[in-house]
Amino acid sequence: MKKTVALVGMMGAGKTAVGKALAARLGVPFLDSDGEIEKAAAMSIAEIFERYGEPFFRRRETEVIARLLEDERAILSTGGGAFLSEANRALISERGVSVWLKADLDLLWNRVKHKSTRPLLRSDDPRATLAAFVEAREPLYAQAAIVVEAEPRLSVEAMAEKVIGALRAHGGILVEEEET
Ligand SMILES: Nc1ncnc2c1ncn2[C@@H]1O[C@H](COP(=O)(O)OP(=O)(O)OP(=O)(O)O)[C@@H](O)[C@H]1O
Ligand SMILES: O=C(O)C1=C[C@@H](O)[C@@H](O)[C@H](O)C1
Ligand SMILES: [Mg+2]
Repeated sequence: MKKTVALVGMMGAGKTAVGKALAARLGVPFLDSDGEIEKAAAMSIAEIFERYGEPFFRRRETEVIARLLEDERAILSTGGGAFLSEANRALISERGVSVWLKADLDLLWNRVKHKSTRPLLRSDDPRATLAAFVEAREPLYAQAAIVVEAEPRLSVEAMAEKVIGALRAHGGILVEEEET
């Protein structure tokens, strides 16, 4: 059984960066739901939120994830909020295997604090907003099939290696098994 591997977790966890490295290592396509939404709308995520609001973005996100999961096996880096929706979790678990890139608040903050590309962090106290997201979301991310801890000292390549190890331990999904 070969399945698409869906990376889930907070903004800044490294889903896009590690996903790209993982796809290159495994020789499978790299898909990114945020990137696909931006491409289809010809607009940045921040602009989509500003013009159409978050509910519109979330509907597009579910459509895009459903479509991307129809493709051949791949690495799918999801947006940080994607795994919060029960419908998205069901789709991902049915057609793929979910991997939570689990990172603590300090690590996440160090990665996102210099960027203004994440509309949900545009608040008076973005670190506190990020902390509230971590607290509220962790129980949902914890429903992923596999958990891989992001460590501050691990490079993107080393994280990709760690994910491959976790996939092997989980039963070889994507990594070793042949098509049946
Ligand atoms: N292991 C790592 N080592 C060093 N830098 C990293 C690592 N993982 C990610 N980064 C950097 O941290 C930043 C955030 O990573 P990335 O965009 O991959 O997060 P994400 O989980 O895709 O976030 P989002 O949910 O907002 O899409 C990027 O600048 C990326 O290059
Ligand atoms: O954590 C989130 O809810 C988000 C994360 C990003 O990947 C984007 O999908 C968007 O900025 C929302
Ligand atoms: Mg990303």
